[in-house]
Amino acid sequence: MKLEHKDEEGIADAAMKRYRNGEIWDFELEMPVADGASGVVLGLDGGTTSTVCICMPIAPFSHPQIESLPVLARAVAGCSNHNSVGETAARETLEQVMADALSKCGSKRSSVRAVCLAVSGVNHPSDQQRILSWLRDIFPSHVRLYVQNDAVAALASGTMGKLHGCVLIAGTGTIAYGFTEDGKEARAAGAGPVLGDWGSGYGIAAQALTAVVKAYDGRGPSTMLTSNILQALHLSSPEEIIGWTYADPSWARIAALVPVVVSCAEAGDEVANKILLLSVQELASSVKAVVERLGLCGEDGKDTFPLVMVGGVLEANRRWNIGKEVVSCISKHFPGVHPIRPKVEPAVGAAWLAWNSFMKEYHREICRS
Ligand SMILES: Nc1ncnc2c1ncn2[C@@H]1O[C@H](COP(=O)(O)OP(=O)(O)OP(=O)(O)O)[C@@H](O)[C@H]1O
Repeated sequence: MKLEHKDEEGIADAAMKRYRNGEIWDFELEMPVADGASGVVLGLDGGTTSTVCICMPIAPFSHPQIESLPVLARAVAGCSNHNSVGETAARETLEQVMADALSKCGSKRSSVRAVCLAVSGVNHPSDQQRILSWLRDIFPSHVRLYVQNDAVAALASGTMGKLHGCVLIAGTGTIAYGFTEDGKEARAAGAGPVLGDWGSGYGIAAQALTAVVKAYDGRGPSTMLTSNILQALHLSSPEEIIGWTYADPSWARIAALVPVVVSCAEAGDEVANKILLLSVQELASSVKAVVERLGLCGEDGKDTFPLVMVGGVLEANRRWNIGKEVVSCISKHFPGVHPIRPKVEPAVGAAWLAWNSFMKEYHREICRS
């Protein structure tokens, strides 16, 4: 399927209308825009491990396709998930990373026209409202502000800033998130390992560790996972796994064992193979739930829709390719699924979202005036 980008073309037309007397003109400030840096958007991808901020120009230059917008600056900071670090620390991190990105490209805060903040831990309109009010303290009222769950930036990174289709993220955690063209949204999974995200890296690795302990106790079949996980963790007995787990139960540390599970499955281990097959079913069922709730597949189930696939667990391997298996499972239900591996990072997706949303509103204003 060729993705339709009619919207982007429409936006591009609007952007071209911004030229007056051969100059790029800022109608809001009623002055010419001297260069790209004088009108910028910020896109932020705020995760549990790090926060990335991308600064892009508003000016469409001579190639107003969204993919050709240059990244003026990229800044990185630590965790900005308010559930993990608390509101004050999350807010400080966000302010700092935006200030760093602006200073790296010599832009001032006053040149910011729109900000899209896609941050993990935004699960409810009240989270969105709270973060919007922090941003409002930083930016004046003419700056457009958009706050989304971080999965939304990942979707936008595969659809050129357009919110349509479904994204499946499978890294340390997992979530499926989708939008219809008219703005309805739905999500599945993403509630964390306690609440059954078995398709995540953490879910896969936790099941593998459990299988090792069960095999040792005599509660489960013996498995190659035992020797391979012990070797990977530099431990000498399955009993030591208990201490290893309690020493630091952080999700990413556990999830890092997924490649060991994959290599055992590739070497023919049945226990590892079953764990990966279950993860494929879990990931596919998250996507299926979102697609069905939003009707992305149409009434006959055959409509084309983009499925953006993001995260280390969906990486290709020698033989066991979780991402490919998930797509093959989904395409049995929805033959119109169009898998996309984004070529840009989610923070760029967030910046594209900010740019798109800004241009849409701008276009509306130009049409009204
Ligand atoms: N080749 C591979 N095959 C399968 N899984 C892999 C591979 N390489 C890394 N992983 C797993 O991918 C996960 C990390 O992926 P990623 O870096 O996308 O996640 P993250 O950003 O830490 O987490 P999240 O997206 O939940 O914030 C880990 O579980 C890791 O074990």
